[in-house]
Amino acid sequence: MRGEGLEMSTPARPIKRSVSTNHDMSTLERGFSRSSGYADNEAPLERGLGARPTLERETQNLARADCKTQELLVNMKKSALPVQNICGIEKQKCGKEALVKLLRWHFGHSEFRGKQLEAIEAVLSGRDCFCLMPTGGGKSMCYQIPALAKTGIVLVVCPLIALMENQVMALKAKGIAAEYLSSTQTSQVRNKIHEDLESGKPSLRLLYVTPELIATPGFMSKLTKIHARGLLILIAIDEAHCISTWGHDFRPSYRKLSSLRNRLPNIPILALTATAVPKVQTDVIESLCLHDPLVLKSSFNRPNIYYEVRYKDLLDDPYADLANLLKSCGDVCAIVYCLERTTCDDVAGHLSKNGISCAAYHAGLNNKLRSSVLDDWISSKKQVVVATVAFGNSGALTAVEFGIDRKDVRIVCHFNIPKSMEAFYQESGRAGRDQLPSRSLLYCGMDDCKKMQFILGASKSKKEQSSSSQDGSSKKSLADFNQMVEYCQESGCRRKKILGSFGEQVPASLCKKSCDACKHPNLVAKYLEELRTTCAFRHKNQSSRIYISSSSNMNNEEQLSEFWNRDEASGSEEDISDSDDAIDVVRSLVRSSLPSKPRLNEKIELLQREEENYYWNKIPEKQNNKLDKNAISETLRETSKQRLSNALKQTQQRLSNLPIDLETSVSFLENECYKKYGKTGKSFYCSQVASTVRWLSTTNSTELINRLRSSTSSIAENTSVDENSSSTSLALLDQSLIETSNEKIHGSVRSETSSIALQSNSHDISLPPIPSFSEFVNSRKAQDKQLLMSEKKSLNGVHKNLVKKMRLQ
Ligand SMILES: Nc1ncnc2c1ncn2[C@@H]1O[C@H](COP(=O)(O)OP(=O)(O)OP(=O)(O)O)[C@@H](O)[C@H]1O
Ligand SMILES: [Mg+2]
Repeated sequence: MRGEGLEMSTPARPIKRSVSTNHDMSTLERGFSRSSGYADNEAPLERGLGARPTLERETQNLARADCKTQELLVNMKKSALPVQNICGIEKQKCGKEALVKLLRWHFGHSEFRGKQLEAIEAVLSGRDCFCLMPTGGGKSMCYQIPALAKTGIVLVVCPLIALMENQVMALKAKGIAAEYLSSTQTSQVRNKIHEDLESGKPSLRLLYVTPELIATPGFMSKLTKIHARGLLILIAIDEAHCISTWGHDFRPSYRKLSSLRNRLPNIPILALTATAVPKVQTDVIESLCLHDPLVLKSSFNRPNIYYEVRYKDLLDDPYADLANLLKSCGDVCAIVYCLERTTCDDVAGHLSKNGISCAAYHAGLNNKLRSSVLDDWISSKKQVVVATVAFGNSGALTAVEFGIDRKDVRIVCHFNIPKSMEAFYQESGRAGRDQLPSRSLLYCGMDDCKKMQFILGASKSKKEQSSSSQDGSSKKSLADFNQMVEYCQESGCRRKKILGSFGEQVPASLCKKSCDACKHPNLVAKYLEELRTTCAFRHKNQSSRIYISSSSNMNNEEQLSEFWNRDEASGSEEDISDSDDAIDVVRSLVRSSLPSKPRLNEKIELLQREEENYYWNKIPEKQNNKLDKNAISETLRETSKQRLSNALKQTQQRLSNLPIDLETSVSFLENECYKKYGKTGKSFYCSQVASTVRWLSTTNSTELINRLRSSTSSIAENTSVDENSSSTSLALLDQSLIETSNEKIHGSVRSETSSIALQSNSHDISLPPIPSFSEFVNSRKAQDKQLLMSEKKSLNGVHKNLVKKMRLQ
C-alpha cells in the first residue's frame, strides 16, 4: 500500500543531475589539487553517480521510517499543492530526518551542506537567523526547505528580478508552488497571484518580491492580512548585505526592510549573504532589527577555485592572452567581466576573431539581443559571455541584470580590476558552483588602476572640500579599490588575502597551492618586480597620463552609472517610501534625483581637464620613446578593420540584411577613427574603434545610411574615382531604403590603408557625427540644466499638492 502510494507519488519533476563538464582538471590548471569544502557530505547524486534514491530504495527507507516520516511522504505525494502541513501537527518541531527527506525528495541532494540544517531548524523554531555562507554554498535551501516543511508562505526578498525568475522557474520545475511579483509581469499574472494570496487557502509556498514592492502600501496591506491569518511563516532576505551602506552593493530600497519587524511581528527573519565583512554583518543585524539571531558563519573559502592574476602591462597582447587561455581550456563555460561596454565589445570581438564562441552582454544591446545572448549561453550554444559587471551580481539594478544559475562556470575572468574585494569575491564566486575545480583570472592593468583611482580619488577630494555625509563612503570606495590593487600587486597567497579581507585569518597552507602565488611563487615575484620597473618608468615619463575611453563612450546616463556602478534604478512604479510623511516623500524625491547629477558633472569636468592636459603634454618635443609605443601600426589598423567588419556584418543582419558594401563602409569607418585620433595615439584610436563598434550595435538604418552616405561621397571626392560609380552607390543606398531592395552597393572605392597616404588625404574626409568630449560634456550640461528645471517644477508641484493635502487633513 505504501509502496503504491510512493509509486504514484513519484514526482514528474526533472531530477537534478550534475551538469556534465567536458573538461578535466588538467585543462584548468595542471596539478592544482582540489580540496573540496563539501567533499565529506556532498550528495553523491549530485555527482551523477546514480545514487539518487530509487523508488525501491525509497520504499525500503519508508518501511523503516517512523510514523511521522511516513505521514510526511504521503503528504508529499499529494502535495503538489495546496500547502500541506508535512510536519504533522503545526507546532511540532520538524526532526532532522524529516527535513533530510524533504531535501532528498524535492531537490535530490542526499545531505544538508555546511550550516544549512542549523539555519533551517532555527527559523522553523521561530528564531531569527543571520546566515553567512560562501557563494554557491546553498543559501537558498535555508528558506526553500522551511517553505516545504510548514504550512504557510515564505516571503523571499530578492534584489534582482531575473534572479527571482530563475529560482521560481527552477522551483516550479520541481512541482513546488512558487511565484514572484514584479512590474515585469502582466497584470493578469499578478492578479492571479493576488487572488491566490487572498483566497482562504493559498497554494503558494514561496513568494519572491523585490524590496521596492514589499513596502508599497498596497502590498504591505496584503501581507498584513496574510500575517493576521497566520499564513506567513518566514521572511527571508537574500543578499542581505545590500541593506548596509558599508556593503559593496548598497541598495537604498533595502533600507525600507527595517520596517518589516514592526509591521509583521513574530515572524522569524532569515538574513542571507555571501559577502559581508564584520562591520556589514553587524549593520545587517541591526538594520533588520533581528532579535537574538542565531549567527551562522561559514568560511568564505572557495577551495575549488584557483586564483590567478596576470599583468596586462607585461603581456604583449592581453586580448590574445585571454583568447589563448580560453582555447587551451577547451570548450568550457566562462564569464568575462569588464568595467565598460566598449571593453566588452572589444573583448568579445577579439575572442570571436580567435574562433571562440562568445557574445557581449550589456545595457547597450536591445532586450531581444540580450535575451538571445543569455539563452545561447545558458544552453551552451555560446561558450563565453563577455559582460559588464552588472551581469549576474546584485549590484546596479540595470536592464542588464541577470541571475546566473549555471553551476558549471569553469572560468571567471575579470578583464579590469573590480571595484572591491567583495565585488570580486561575488563575481569570481560564479565559478564552480558545482564544487568542481574552476578558475578565477584577473587581468591587472596600470591604466585601469589609474583610471579608477583617479575617478574615486577625484570624487574623494571634492567630498573632502564639501565635508558632505557621503565623504566616508567615497573614502571607502577608494580604500576598497586599493585593496583590490594590493591583491594584484603584492606578493603572498591570494586566497589568504581574500579571506583576510573578510576578517578570516587563515594560514597560507590552507591554499594547497591553489593560487598562482603559492603554486609559482618565484614566477609571480619576477612578474611583480618587472611590473615595478615598468611602473617606475611610466611614472617618470607620463606622470599625467590618464586614459579616457573616448568621447562617445559615455553617451548617456545609463552607461555612466554602469561604469561607476553606484546608481540604483529609480523611477520604478513600485518605488517605495516606508514613511507616509509628506515631507519625507518630498525629501526622498529631492535626494533621489538631484545630488547625483552634479557629482557626475564634477567627474566629467575633471576628466575633461585631464584630457586637455593630456593634449598639452603631447606636443612633439615632449614626446619620448615610450609614446612611440603608442603609435598606430598598420597591423592594428587591419585588426580594427576586422573588428569593424564583424560588427557591421552583425548590424547588417540585425537591420534585415541592409544592402551596403561591406568593405567600403568598413574602410570609411576605420578612417574616421584614424582621422580623429591618428595623431593622438593608440589608446584613443582603439577607444574610438570600440565606440564605433558599439554604435553599430545599436544604430538604426537611417543613422547608418546617413553616416555611410558621407562615406561614398567623401571618399569619391578624395580619391578622385569615377563619380558615377559613387553616385550609383548612393542612389542604390537610397533606393534600398525605400524598396528594401536586396541589391548590393558596389562601392568601387577602397580607402587607402597606408597611413601616409591617409594623412595626406585626411583633411578632406568629413568627420563623423561622434561628439568630442567637450561637445559631449556641453550637451550633457544643457540636458542636465533642462532636467533640473523640469525636476524643480515637478517637485514644486508635488510639494504644493502635499501641503494642500496636509492642510485638508
Ligand atoms: N545540500 C546540498 N547538497 C548539494 N548541493 C546543494 C545543496 N544545497 C544546495 N545545493 C546546490 O548548490 C548550488 C548553489 O546553491 P544556491 O544558489 O542556493 O547558492 P547560494 O549560496 O545562494 O549562492 P550565491 O551566493 O551565489 O547566490 C545549487 O545548484 C544548489 O542546488
Ligand atoms: Mg543565492
